[in-house]
Amino acid sequence: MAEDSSRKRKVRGRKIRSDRSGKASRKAKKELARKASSTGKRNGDSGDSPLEDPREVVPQPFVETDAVESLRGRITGWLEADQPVHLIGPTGCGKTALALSAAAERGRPVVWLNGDESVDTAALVGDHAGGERYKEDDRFVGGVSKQTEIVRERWVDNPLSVAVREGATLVYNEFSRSDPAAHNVLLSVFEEGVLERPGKRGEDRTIDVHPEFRAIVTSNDVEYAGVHRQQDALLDRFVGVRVDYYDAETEREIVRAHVDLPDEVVETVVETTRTLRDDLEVVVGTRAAITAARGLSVFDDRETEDGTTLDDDLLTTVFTDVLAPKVAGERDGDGDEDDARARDVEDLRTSIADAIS
Ligand SMILES: Nc1ncnc2c1ncn2[C@@H]1O[C@H](COP(=O)(O)OP(=O)(O)OP(=O)(O)O)[C@@H](O)[C@H]1O
Repeated sequence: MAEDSSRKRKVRGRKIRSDRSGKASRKAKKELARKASSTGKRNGDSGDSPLEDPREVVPQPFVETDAVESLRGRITGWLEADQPVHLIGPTGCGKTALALSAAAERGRPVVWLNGDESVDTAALVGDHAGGERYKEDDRFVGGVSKQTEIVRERWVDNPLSVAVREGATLVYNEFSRSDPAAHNVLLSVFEEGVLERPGKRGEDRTIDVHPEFRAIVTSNDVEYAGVHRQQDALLDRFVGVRVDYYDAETEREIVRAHVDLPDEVVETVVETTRTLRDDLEVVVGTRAAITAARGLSVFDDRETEDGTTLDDDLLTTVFTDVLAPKVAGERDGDGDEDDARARDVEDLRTSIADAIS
């Protein structure tokens, strides 16, 4: 009916956006199906996964409060302005979830990879995967045949090559954990729109960057400033979007979305998380809140009568378990490491108990 369609046109904002991204996703899916057979994959154990359907990468569950939408809007806005985006923030604040959600919004295929010490240029652009041997049968004179063995080098593209060629959105998580030298190839990608594949011979040694190629990289702010300081020339190419812990309401929504608990318990968990974040020296991210809530969804039922009233002791124990891995860290090798770690955890427990009371 005419009335319906005019009403539809007036719908603004999110609904329109999601309709459009649905269409774009379907297009991307078709593109994926077409390209699947020709794409060299490096799935293996690395967790890296070339060319994902954008609909598949949206984190589940994903909460969209004003704070989340506003940050995501900044990321997608910069991508639209053809700027690579660097998300910088503390551990467990939601950088990866945000990056994947922003990448999915574009409706283009997504390529993501995790940075670590082992990432080198070949892991980004590709490598020779040994030779392919085959025999050719030449029957050049009747009755006489000659067999020639041919060895053809096989090249396998890795995530960056796949992403620049297909115009995907690259999500490069923990980018600052990789050796900066591995990222030299990114400079010409952003500056000249060309990706060099060192090691590849022949004319197709370089790939022209697809106009729809975009990149989002994430860094933990401690590491960003630390050992793996990336080249300034490269960092200058990115805009940096600072991501901090969300507001209390968003954190409550996130915890609620992950764990089925009564509202009062969710509120206590988030309040405790935020108090500990201010009081303790260890990083207490949103992930810690979710893990604590998961623990309470089991222990709270067991240990309290009505299942909703949390006692401080249980809360202290659960948060101590959640945060203990962060304090049981490195020691100077004085031979008494187990005792020292036990003391660290005991000190943590005392600090948590003090903060909660
Ligand atoms: N908007 C959201 N909706 C639902 N869950 C979320 C949202 N944002 C973050 N989370 C959850 O919070 C936790 C931490 O998020 P995420 O892994 O994205 O953080 P991070 O900053 O990338 O962490 P790290 O620095 O350790 O890589 C995850 O369990 C994630 O699912």
